[in-house]
Amino acid sequence: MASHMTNYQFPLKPPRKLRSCHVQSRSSCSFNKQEPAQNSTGFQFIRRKKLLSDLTTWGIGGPCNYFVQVFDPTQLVSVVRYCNEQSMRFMILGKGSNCLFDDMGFDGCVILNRIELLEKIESGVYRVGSGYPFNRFGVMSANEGFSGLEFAAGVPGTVGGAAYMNAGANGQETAAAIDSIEIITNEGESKMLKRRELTFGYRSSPFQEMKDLASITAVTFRLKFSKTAREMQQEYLARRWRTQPLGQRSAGSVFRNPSSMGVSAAELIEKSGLKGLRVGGAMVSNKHANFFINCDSATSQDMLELIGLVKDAVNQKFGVELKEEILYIHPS
Ligand SMILES: NC(=O)C1=CN([C@@H]2O[C@H](COP(=O)(O)OP(=O)(O)OC[C@H]3O[C@@H](n4cnc5c(N)ncnc54)[C@H](OP(=O)(O)O)[C@@H]3O)[C@@H](O)[C@H]2O)C=CC1
Ligand SMILES: C=C(O[C@H]1[C@H](O)[C@@H](CO)O[C@H](OP(=O)(O)OP(=O)(O)OC[C@H]2O[C@@H](n3ccc(=O)[nH]c3=O)[C@H](O)[C@@H]2O)[C@@H]1NC(C)=O)C(=O)O
Repeated sequence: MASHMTNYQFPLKPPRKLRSCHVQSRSSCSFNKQEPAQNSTGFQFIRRKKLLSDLTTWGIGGPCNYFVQVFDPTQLVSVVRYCNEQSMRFMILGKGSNCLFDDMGFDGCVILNRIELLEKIESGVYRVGSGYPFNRFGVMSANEGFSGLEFAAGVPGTVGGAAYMNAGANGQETAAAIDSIEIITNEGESKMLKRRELTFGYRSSPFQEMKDLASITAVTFRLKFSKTAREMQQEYLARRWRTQPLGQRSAGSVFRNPSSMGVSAAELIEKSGLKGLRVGGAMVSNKHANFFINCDSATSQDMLELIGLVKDAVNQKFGVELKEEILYIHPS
């Protein structure tokens, strides 16, 4: 088992400016103990006290060096500029429902996105802050009789996270409901991008590759009227409760479904006999094999090791290399 810990290479690209592709050994990771220079932003930066385990659905992760919350795009611009001036790495965190932090924490500034504006532009057209809970917006829009985001009920992320990942379920996906997206760049410039300028795919968006992206700040959705939106949503939600371990600490699907195979990652994991497989406090759910549960104070190494074991076992049995949907956030 220990060999997995040292050899396991996380294949996903690092988040902007801050990850490397390999899991680094704990001993080689050292945090800069310098305080930032006099903070010109007027923001309260919390130093080394905020535990990332409190900010993620998995409940895993050590402290971040700096932590700050932003409530509107102007604040976000100020914080991003400040981090750049201080040469401090930063990342934008939504609801932490799709990421795995390390027990070492994060050597940089975690910016918690609390941009929760909600504007009704016209019938079925809403401009929504990227920190707005995706679940809440999906339920509200279906209750108002609009179709497009019924699947969002029960999804624990933010609107920004959903656009970034092109979240989807039940044959729907976020991109199909988007009209335009507002972003800010690393230089603090605001831009508005129209949907037609953007190419999305299964769990992929152009933002994942955008080098100068600091953050998505707002998404404008254009939804279609439908008499059955609410009913559909109830059905989707009931199905979610039936098939997914929603009451437990997970990050949703750990792996993407293999493309063009007509078979899901969950099915391959179940057929490899891995349901219930446990490493420390991390376990493959008995209810849904592509959900890994923090069932007993799992460490990041428990979870990484479990991911590695499952990948190896599925590869050996089916010759399929599963690809992670979740993002591992490298500590330094
Ligand atoms: N279908 C389902 O049942 C489930 C779906 N999900 C989906 O996972 C996603 C997670 O959302 P959330 O919990 O908020 O995300 P997280 O807080 O987990 O953030 C994950 C990554 O997304 C990127 N990100 C998040 N918000 C923004 C933003 N405003 N601008 C730019 N990048 C951003 C960042 O990537 P980087 O570090 O590279 O900047 C971040 O590291 C959603 O799409 C959610 O719908 C999650 C669980 C279950
Ligand atoms: C949870 C997420 O999204 C989910 C989304 O909620 C659901 C519902 O539409 O469809 C995808 O899961 P999924 O492909 O596993 O969908 P499911 O319908 O649950 O299962 C697909 C197939 O796998 C089988 N299955 C499922 C679970 C299991 O333990 N064993 C198994 O064999 C099912 O019987 C079914 O035949 C999304 N995941 C991905 C990676 O595409 C997420 O992205 O985090």
